[in-house]
Parts: sequence; structure tokens; C-alpha cells
Amino acid sequence: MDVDLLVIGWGKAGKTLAGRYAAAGHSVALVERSPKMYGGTCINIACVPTKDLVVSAEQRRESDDPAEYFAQSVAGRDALISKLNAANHKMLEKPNVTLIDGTARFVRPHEVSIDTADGEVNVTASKIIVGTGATPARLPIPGADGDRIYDSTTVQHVEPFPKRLVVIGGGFVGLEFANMFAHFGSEVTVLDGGDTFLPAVDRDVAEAVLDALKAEGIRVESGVKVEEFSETADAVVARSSAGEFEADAVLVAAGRAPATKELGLDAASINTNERGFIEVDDQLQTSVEGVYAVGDVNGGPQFTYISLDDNRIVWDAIVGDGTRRRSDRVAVPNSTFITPPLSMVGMNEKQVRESGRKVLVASKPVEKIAAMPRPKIVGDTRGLFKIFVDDDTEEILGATVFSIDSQELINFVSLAMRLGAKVSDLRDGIWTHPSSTEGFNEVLGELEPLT
Ligand SMILES: Cc1cc2nc3c(=O)[nH]c(=O)nc-3n(C[C@H](O)[C@H](O)[C@H](O)COP(=O)(O)OP(=O)(O)OC[C@H]3O[C@@H](n4cnc5c(N)ncnc54)[C@H](O)[C@@H]3O)c2cc1C
Ligand SMILES: NC(=O)c1ccc[n+]([C@@H]2O[C@H](COP(=O)([O-])OP(=O)(O)OC[C@H]3O[C@@H](n4cnc5c(N)ncnc54)[C@H](O)[C@@H]3O)[C@@H](O)[C@H]2O)c1
Repeated sequence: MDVDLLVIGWGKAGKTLAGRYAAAGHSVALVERSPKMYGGTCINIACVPTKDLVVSAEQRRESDDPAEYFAQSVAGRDALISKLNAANHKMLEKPNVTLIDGTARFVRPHEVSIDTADGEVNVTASKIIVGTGATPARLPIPGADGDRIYDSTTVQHVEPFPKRLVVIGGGFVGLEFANMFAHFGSEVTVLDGGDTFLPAVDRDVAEAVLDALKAEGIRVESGVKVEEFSETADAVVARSSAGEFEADAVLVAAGRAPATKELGLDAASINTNERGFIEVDDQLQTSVEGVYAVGDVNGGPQFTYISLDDNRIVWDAIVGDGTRRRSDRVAVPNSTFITPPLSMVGMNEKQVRESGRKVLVASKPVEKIAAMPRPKIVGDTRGLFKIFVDDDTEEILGATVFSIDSQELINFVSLAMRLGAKVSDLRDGIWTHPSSTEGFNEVLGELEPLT
């Protein structure tokens, strides 16, 4: 079969490009190795199901039995995800789109062999998009394949419900699941290999996050080297540089590796970097002309909205005027969905100090922001707002918001930064009441030199 565009992997960038290119009248083939993954990682096993579980866990009452409540929550999660999976398939059921269930492998730069239930299918295309994503990194230690060792996918159906959970890794996945399982009623211990807890976060913010996690009963140990897992009849023991930790289940959340093993990249002379991610130029083209790598597999930040933006860059390269570049991105925000969510954009304190600018800072605990009653109404006044501003230009340099609604507020700050708004635009803006946005009226009125 020959098509105008072949997309490997049903992720955010891949499916978006497939739909747009087909709508523009071209022939498109999309290959996905698992029917459980129609729509990609985010929809089926990552962003959406985990946030559904986070919300369910937050709504659990003390009187709810943890195991029963978890089972109900998982059933709700499964019902939602199966609907989204089907809806994603439907979206690409178009006359000029060939959807192929199978695993793709390059045999030549512009030819891919697909292993399907009915045998091999060969597809050639002048344009190929590789969007195969990433998979949980395995720990190369004894016992890592044990029955009680879970990853971010399998732990969403952990059975039986773990009364004690050890989480290896204190990054996005580790903290979101630690917080979620603590709310479901597990006793949670996080063992992080890094010397510093949340290294990209200012120390005062990291302390506030740690306090919030501790208040949920979560124990966090940093600088821990886990050496081995061993299973007894009814538990698993993680042996580490900080001693032994016994649990009913272990979640390994130590980063994600590129999904390239089955792709036969060598056969197509597609280069990878030292970490195994596909090398791309600023417009996401690989070492082979007409072959692009998008999403997690190209080694950029691993977020769905980055994959979505990769789609815009490739679209511009193949259909548009070719001016859009990855290096043009500014003020890319992120949120970790703990309770309350932790969100950041732009520079942190170390970066503003190193920038050589004259910097102003405003930092205020949420409970002390008098003219922002929403957290009091909602019943969660934990966290803080912290914002850096250039004293000479009035530009916003960076912000951390650890508060309810921060996953929305941070996009607002990000937009202000991208548009080059002055800090006074946020400080003196007219915002609804009672909202979290109005916190900026008060906090930005208290800027002081960063000493
Ligand atoms: C637990 C968890 C929670 C997350 N939460 C968030 C969040 O809240 N917000 C956020 O922005 N990001 C989140 N992420 C990250 C986000 O899920 C990823 O960055 C995003 O899904 C990557 O999309 P992608 O375009 O790279 O492709 P993916 O969505 O990963 O899709 C790749 C597809 O390719 C298929 N595939 C792989 N190899 C082959 C092959 N050889 N042949 C055929 N098909 C193949 C796979 O089955 C998969 O369906 C989370 C990640 C995890 C693990
Ligand atoms: N809310 C979101 O946007 C969201 C949520 C989940 C995941 N994600 C994405 O998925 C990616 C993967 O998440 P992640 O949490 O697996 O990776 P991560 O890179 O965010 O964190 C990995 C953590 O594991 C620790 N670690 C690494 N090796 C270790 C070892 N051997 N022992 C103990 N600790 C070890 C690191 O110190 C680090 O703290 C994230 O980087 C993020 O881009 C995003």
C-alpha cells in the first residue's frame, strides 16, 4: 500500500496530523499496536484516567472502605476511558484514512512493515510521522519483575488494594500516585533517588509541598538508592540505602524511556541520541528527509500539550510556510496534580538570580491572601503564590502557584508572559469574584526586591 502520510502511533500529535492531513484530501494510514491504546497514552493510561482517579480519591469520605471505594473508582475510570477510546477511533474512521492494528517496523527509510493479526502489511509513504511515545523505565535491579511490582499503567488496576504502598520516584508520576493512593486510604512511602526533593522547584515551595504530603500521611525520603525487591508470602520488601521498606505493592515511577525497540530505526538510518530518543531538528524532522518524530519519542518535554504543539510544527513544515520552530516556544507551563495542584511557568528563583536582572518577588501563603476567599470557600487554603518580575521592564519572569485551581491560573500567567504583558496588567486587571485569579490583584501589589 502507498499513502501520502503514514503515522505510527495513535498519540496526540500523530492522531491530530492524521485527521488534519486526511481532511485536506490526502491518503493517510495510521498504525496502532494495541486496540486498548486508540487515542494514545494520555487518553487510555495516563493524563485522563489518572486525573479521574485523583478526583475520585479526593472525594472519598473517611467512612468509605478503601478497597471497596478504590474498586468503584476504578470501575468509573474504566467506563470513562472505554468511551474515550471508542470516540477516538470513530474520529478517524474516514474514507481516506486506513487504520491498521499492528506493530510497525521500518524496513527502509520510507517503507514500513506492519505485523498484524492477518500477517505482514507493507506501507510506503513519502511522509512518515513516528509518534510511538514512551514506556515506564524499568529498574535494573533484582526482583524488579516481581508480582507486587507495578508501573503507572498496571497500578491503576492494582489488586488487591494495597494497604501499604511504596513509590519509587518523586517526580510527576510518583507524587500524583502517592497523593492519590494516600487519599484512597493507603499508607504511602515515596523513595526518591534524587538528592534534592523536587529539584526544579524553589526550596520554600518544596517545603510547602512536603508539608502538604506529610499532612496526608505520606512519608518522603530523598537520596535513596533502591537495591533489590524481595517478595515474602504476603508482602514485598524494598531493600535500599535507607534501610528496608515493607509494602503490599511497589509502584516504580522512575521516568519513561522512548518506545523505539520494535521500530527498526537502524534499517531506516534514523538516528537516536545517547538516551535512545529519536534525534530531530528544530522542525522535528529526523535524520531522514520526510520522516518526523513527534511527542515523547523525540526526547522533548513529556506532556500531551507538547505533543499537540509538535503537531503544529510538523503541519507548518509540511503544509504551511515552514517558519514554526520548537526553539520558539516560550513560557511552557506544567502542573503536578497533587492536592492542591503544583504549577509552574518560566524561571525559578535560582534561574532569576543567575539571569543578572534586577528582580522583584512577591510570595504569599494562600491562607494569608485576604482578597481571595475562594480557597476558604472550597475548604483548602494550603499552598502559596510566588511570582518573579523584572524591575526594569515589568515583565513577568516566572511563577509558581501551589494552590487550588493552579492548573488554570498557570495558563493565565503563561499567556501574560507570551504576550509580554506588564505585571501591572495582572495586578490591576478586573477579575471575577470569588475566583482564584483575583489572588494576583493582592499578591502582585506586594512586590519587593529579591535579596
Ligand atoms: C501516568 C501518567 C500521567 C500523565 N499525566 C499527564 C498529564 O496530566 N498531563 C500531560 O500533559 N501529560 C501527562 N503525561 C504525559 C503524556 O501522557 C505524554 O506526554 C503523551 O501522552 C505523549 O504522547 P505521544 O504523542 O508521544 O504519544 P502516545 O500517546 O504515547 O502514543 C504512542 C502510541 O504509539 C503506539 N506504538 C508504540 N510503538 C508502536 C509501534 N511500533 N507500532 C505501532 N504503534 C506503536 C503506542 O501503543 C501508543 O498508543 C502523563 C504520563 C503518564 C505516564
Ligand atoms: N501532570 C503531568 O503533566 C504529568 C503527570 C505524570 C507524568 N508526566 C510526564 O511523564 C514523565 C514521566 O514521569 P515520571 O514521574 O516517571 O518521571 P520524572 O522524570 O518526572 O521523575 C522521575 C523521578 O524518579 C526518580 N528516580 C529516577 N531513577 C530512580 C531510581 N533508580 N530510584 C529512585 N528514584 C529514581 C528521579 O529522581 C525523579 O524524581 C514526566 O517527566 C512528565 O513529563 C506528566
